[in-house]
Amino acid sequence: MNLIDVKNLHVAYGANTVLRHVDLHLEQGEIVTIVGPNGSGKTSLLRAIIGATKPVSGDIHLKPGLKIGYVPQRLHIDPTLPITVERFMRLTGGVSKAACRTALETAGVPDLLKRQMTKLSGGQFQRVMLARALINQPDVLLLDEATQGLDQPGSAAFYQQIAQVRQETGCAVLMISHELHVVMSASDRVVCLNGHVCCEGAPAIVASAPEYRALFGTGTGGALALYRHDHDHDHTHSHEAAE
Ligand SMILES: Nc1ncnc2c1ncn2[C@@H]1O[C@H](COP(=O)(O)OP(=O)(O)OP(=O)(O)O)[C@@H](O)[C@H]1O
Repeated sequence: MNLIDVKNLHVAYGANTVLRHVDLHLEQGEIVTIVGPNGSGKTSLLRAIIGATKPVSGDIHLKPGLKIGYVPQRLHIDPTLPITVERFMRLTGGVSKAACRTALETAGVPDLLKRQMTKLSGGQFQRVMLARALINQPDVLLLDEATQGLDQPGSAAFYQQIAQVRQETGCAVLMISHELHVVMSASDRVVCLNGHVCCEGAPAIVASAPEYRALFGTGTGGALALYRHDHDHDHTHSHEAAE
């Protein structure tokens, strides 16, 4: 049984239909990346899955009892508001200090508990957001452009952490990214969205699909266009060095 099954989803804001005929599924333990141009409905799709946006029609079926951890696109914390990582992680209540520590360890930042949120680097901040999403030991992590604002080595390191989290916890991951060339090594499957699903499959298949190329080009210098170039040859080490 799939963890998430979306069938024939339509989402609209007033007269503006942003998603039509969208099918999507997520299996146990897989990492699926959604790519698509700005405004193509990626966030709307995730929000429909978590129940924050009501679809016009279609079915969204979640495996009974499914626990979802959500890492939103961006969270602004008032720089004048002093709050430690521990307090931030325990804001929702019912969270033990031990659970915070474990989640921070899994997110790769075991030593941040007493630090001020506003003094964290971008990469540390996103790992704390990841830790917060991991606290309830979710079956699925949903990440909405979680590396926005990070530089490329920072993004690559974050996605490596995601792959490690999947390995350690067995959770599935559904994420939005503009950086397919960075996430490709961590993605089992890619879904290219532009109001509808243009194409999907293994990263290499999507990258060579005419629909994908029509959206992102093959050599125009756009971040996604790099993807083709980078993976015509072998990178056994990190992606960040050459990019
Ligand atoms: N709450 C809302 N009310 C009205 N229109 C909205 C709302 N949220 C999103 N939209 C519109 O729906 C379309 C899809 O937006 P969405 O945020 O889902 O796209 P996206 O692919 O995630 O974009 P981006 O890559 O820029 O984050 C856009 O045209 C956007 O302006």
